[in-house]
Amino acid sequence: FDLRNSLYGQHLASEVILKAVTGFMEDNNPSKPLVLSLHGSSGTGKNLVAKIIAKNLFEGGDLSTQVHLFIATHHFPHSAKVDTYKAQLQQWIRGNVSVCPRSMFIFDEMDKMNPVLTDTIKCFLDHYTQVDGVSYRQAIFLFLSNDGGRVINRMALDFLKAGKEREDIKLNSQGLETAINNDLFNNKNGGFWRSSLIDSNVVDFFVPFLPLEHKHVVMCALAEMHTLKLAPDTAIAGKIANDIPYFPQETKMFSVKGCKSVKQRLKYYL
Ligand SMILES: Nc1ncnc2c1ncn2[C@@H]1O[C@H](COP(=O)(O)OP(=O)(O)OP(=O)(O)O)[C@@H](O)[C@H]1O
Repeated sequence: FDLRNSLYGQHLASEVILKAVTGFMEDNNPSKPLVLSLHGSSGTGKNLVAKIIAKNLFEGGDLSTQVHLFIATHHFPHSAKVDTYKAQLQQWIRGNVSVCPRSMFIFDEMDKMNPVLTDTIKCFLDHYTQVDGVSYRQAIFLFLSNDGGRVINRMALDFLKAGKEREDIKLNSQGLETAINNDLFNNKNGGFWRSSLIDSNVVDFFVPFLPLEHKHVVMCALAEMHTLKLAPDTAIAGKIANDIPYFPQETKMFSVKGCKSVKQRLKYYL
């Protein structure tokens, strides 16, 4: 499972996801589907993780017929059609799991998901042996969102400002998971709000993605060169990392968009 090598600066996410996924896959009789909720600001690696999990579990990776991606604004754009979406979503999940119990469903942009649809998904996530004759216990559900990103960024900032090491940020010791949870619940615009997802404790882990630093952007640029079969050029990688925006204004500690535009920018710098 190649998380540490290809996911930069995310020691928390790497550890939690690796343990959760391997533990789940090794369990012959899981009591519920695996449900992971990935949180963090843009370009920090949430979609990348979904791809890496898919690559490690399914032949064909994210193109496998066992992997299903839903993007809130793309698949469910009109709130007036929520009843139709609800019926389609139920049918899609049920149909696929009944054919193949080991299916993975990725929901991107959960912060823009209609709460009715969030609730719809919920009934598949619990400890029921079967729902209408189908068992969902072998399935994996991943939720991706920017919700909680500000809380995570603030905690990371305070931590580094205090002179501590990034790698010493722990999931529980700083109350990070609880803070994300509270933030989600209080965010009235997010798809999690009013939804029973949080209340019913069906999410196994809320996984924080930390804001990326200059050195991580350099690593992303070098990785991109490797993908393109180019010789590693640290000067160009450094230049790309220097030219993108950082926050906060005073210390410029974190990349505003993580590694998001690195790929596109690389072409420009070559
Ligand atoms: N931590 C990371 N390590 C390595 N590469 C990364 C990391 N974060 C982002 N990238 C790279 O940057 C690009 C954007 O990342 P990705 O799509 O995973 O971000 P995201 O967190 O899902 O963003 P958004 O919230 O905007 O959807 C991808 O090409 C990805 O490979």
